[in-house]
Amino acid sequence: QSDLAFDYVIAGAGTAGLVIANRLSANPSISVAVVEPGDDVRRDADVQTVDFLFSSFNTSINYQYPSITSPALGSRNLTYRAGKAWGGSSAVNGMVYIRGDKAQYDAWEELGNRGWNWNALFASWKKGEHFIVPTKRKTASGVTFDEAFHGETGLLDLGFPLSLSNSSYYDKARATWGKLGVGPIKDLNGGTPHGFVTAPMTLDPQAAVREDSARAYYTPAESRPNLKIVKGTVKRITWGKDAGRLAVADGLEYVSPSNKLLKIRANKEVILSASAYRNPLILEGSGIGNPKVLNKLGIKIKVKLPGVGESLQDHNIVAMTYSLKEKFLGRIPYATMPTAQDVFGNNTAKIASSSLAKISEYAKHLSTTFDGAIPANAIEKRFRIQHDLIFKKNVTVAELFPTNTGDGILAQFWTSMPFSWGNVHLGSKDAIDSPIIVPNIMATDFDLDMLTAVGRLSQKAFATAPLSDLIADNLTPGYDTLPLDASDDQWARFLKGQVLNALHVVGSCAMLPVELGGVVDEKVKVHGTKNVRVVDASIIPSQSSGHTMAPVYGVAEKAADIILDGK
Ligand SMILES: Cc1cc2nc3c(=O)[nH]c(=O)nc-3n(C[C@H](O)[C@H](O)[C@H](O)COP(=O)(O)OP(=O)(O)OC[C@H]3O[C@@H](n4cnc5c(N)ncnc54)[C@H](O)[C@@H]3O)c2cc1C
Repeated sequence: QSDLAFDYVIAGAGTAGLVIANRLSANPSISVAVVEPGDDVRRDADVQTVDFLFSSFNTSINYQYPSITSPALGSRNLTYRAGKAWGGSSAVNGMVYIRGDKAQYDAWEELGNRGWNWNALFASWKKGEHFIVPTKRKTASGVTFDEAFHGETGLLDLGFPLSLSNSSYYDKARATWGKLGVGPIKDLNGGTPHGFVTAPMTLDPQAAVREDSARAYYTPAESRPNLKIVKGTVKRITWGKDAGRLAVADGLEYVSPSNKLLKIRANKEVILSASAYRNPLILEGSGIGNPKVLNKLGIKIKVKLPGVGESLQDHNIVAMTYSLKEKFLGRIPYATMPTAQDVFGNNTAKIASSSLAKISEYAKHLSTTFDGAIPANAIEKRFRIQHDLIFKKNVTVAELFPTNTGDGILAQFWTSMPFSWGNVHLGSKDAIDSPIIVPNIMATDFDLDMLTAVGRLSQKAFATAPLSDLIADNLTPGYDTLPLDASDDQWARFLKGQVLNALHVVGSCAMLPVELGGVVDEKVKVHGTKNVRVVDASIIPSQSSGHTMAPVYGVAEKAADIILDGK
């Protein structure tokens, strides 16, 4: 296999990688290879099922990366998970498809990425999507939608959960959220998700199976002679002769299943889609990154790019559980997305100004955490844009999403735009499978204030009629530990002991100018290179509300157009 050669070689057949592979190989004169360590799991029952979520946890198709501890969490460390399979994380995730707020995407352009805004991504989402209109039975269980927000002819099936609950949950939750000021909306994917609504999912309701990127984007392309998936783990980019000041990739080096180091040639471009955890490792292994990091690892510097691996951003998630007066069947995927005003109420202006006054301090602290890889003033600029989104543009700041466990309700809530960011780096020259992740979560008082306020809102909802009519008790943490009038200290203790990473990781190869800590430019090309692109969650420069799969699909569709455009 050592003389394999293709026009484009992609690292990772995950959510984004297979979108790119499909779109490029649609032109029969373009040859495409994808190097992927995972297997074809399209027929795997744990992948196909749409009823039992996360059935593939702790199996061989799930990476589990332990993190370094975060000071705010004491000695507790976190586990980051991702899919190791054709389809990547889209084959193992919760399938919920939520794009977020319009202003959050317009901020990408404000950060310096010409052409990356809500309108552009909206066109990409619609192009990619095949929306399946719900049945009458589903609309009777609370499903609403606006067809104008969806695509009809794309490859990715989007529908609604099969076994929606026929209990009174929907009506009661809707009435309670209305009382709490977060009224019902028709569809959360049109750029204004503020409200209470049923979330759509990536599934095929007719076949009753998960729709991951392998099923959506690889299946229709697999008979193409110009597309091949090669099994292996990419270790580094191999370099040809520089073009002036730009580094030129000529292929990828990968470890085969029999542990041989092999090379695959790229006549045109190399594209990294190996996830927000792994792309920084491949770049660093290839000599692209922060000189301080590369020198420590003993790797020769090819392109100096200090932002590689920095500004890893996730959502902060917590769950409480409730027992029910009467158990019921079926899923309750009813998302509530509040704004800062909804969660902070009369305190909103006070919190807005106290956090704004501390933005420079937050940025300085984070820059120190990053060992100066991104200057404080660059982080401050990014933080100010985020602060404006929260308090001036009134985007949604959290999501509350319940699950019917059969025995009761798992009431999850998470905050969307924390100011505590982490990083991910290569630990030693050959450790391509073991990212060193520093989550650094809950490092600002604002993040704790926000999570506390969202937690209080969640607790209040389950204690407010008519939703409370269904609830027997709060099982965890229990009203003894966290009463309805719990103090800030009680909440802080609870949250610091429970908060987890939501597995919505973005930003470690951010699409931004170099001065802001960027790794790729607006053509998704790695700064300082002629033909290395990155396309997946890692290039998303700032978090959106909801979840990250929909953003990744939008990014990948748009990036494919850019790559085909040849610029
Ligand atoms: C358990 C879980 C639940 C989630 N639930 C939801 C949800 O309900 N809704 C939602 O929107 N988002 C959810 N997410 C997040 C979402 O799935 C991800 O953000 C998104 O799928 C990431 O896509 P990606 O293309 O960046 O990476 P991935 O889809 O993870 O693809 C990366 C691919 O690269 C491969 N790879 C890794 N290392 C290498 C290497 N060295 N060489 C070559 N290939 C490599 C991997 O095997 C994988 O196939 C969830 C994530 C997880 C893990």
